[in-house]
Amino acid sequence: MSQLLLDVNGLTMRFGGLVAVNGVNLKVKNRQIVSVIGPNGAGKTTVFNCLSGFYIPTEGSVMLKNEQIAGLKDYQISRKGLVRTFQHVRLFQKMTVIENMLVAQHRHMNTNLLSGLLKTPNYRRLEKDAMEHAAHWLKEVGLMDYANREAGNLAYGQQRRLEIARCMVTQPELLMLDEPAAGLNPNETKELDELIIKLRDEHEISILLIEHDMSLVMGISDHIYVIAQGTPLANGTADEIKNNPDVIKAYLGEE
Ligand SMILES: Nc1ncnc2c1ncn2[C@@H]1O[C@H](COP(=O)(O)OP(=O)(O)OP(=O)(O)O)[C@@H](O)[C@H]1O
Repeated sequence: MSQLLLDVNGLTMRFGGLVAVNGVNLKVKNRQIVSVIGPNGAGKTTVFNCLSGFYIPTEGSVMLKNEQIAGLKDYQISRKGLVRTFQHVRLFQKMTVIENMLVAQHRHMNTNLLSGLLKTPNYRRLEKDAMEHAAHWLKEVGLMDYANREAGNLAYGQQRRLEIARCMVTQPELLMLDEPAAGLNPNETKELDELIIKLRDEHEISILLIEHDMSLVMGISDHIYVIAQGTPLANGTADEIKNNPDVIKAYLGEE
């Protein structure tokens, strides 16, 4: 039976007098793809920033596997199994693909400077594991042949896939993707679509997605939440959302 992984209640974020997020509720179960959609400026990225520890929410509770994570630092939250990508690619552009993968794991490795300098057996074992994980995920996202290329020289769609691989190497249970299809061509979007489904079906993780590409959202989401002006507007399956008059009005009202 699917278990509740993330349970967000009454999430509110104020910036001075501006209420960017107002009482948002969200649930993500194990092995689910859940999307958050809404017109520009609806508060989607602010929700992500609150969940991932980038902001401390003004109000509300964020439970990850029954544990309160609101107010924790981003690295504490990622160690608990929730990791994210950002709206704009944030790779180390001058490092190689494999170096990007190794750096990502370093924060999760329980080592200290001395064990690194002395190359203790434990340190060597962790290094070997890190290399194996990196190679495994590069294969999974189709980038093994590019391992020694500079990340900045990859095509944009490949950079997006590398970002996902870099998250996966830290073994998350919940992966949050902020507009992963932005700037991708139709072929790259199709590859992304297949990768996200594979992560859920073969790797048994949950994905929380912000995305403006409606065909991607409608095609892959198990559940969709719509927010408008920071406030929850609707939630349901793709069919329920497509036919919801309030949602249609919120989107048409934008033009
Ligand atoms: N750090 C901040 N300080 C002040 N206001 C902010 C801050 N971050 C976001 N906002 C405001 O909060 C509101 C929601 O912004 P947010 O970026 O979360 O929307 P969004 O739904 O992600 O938009 P888009 O789809 O255009 O990326 C906007 O009015 C924005 O200007």
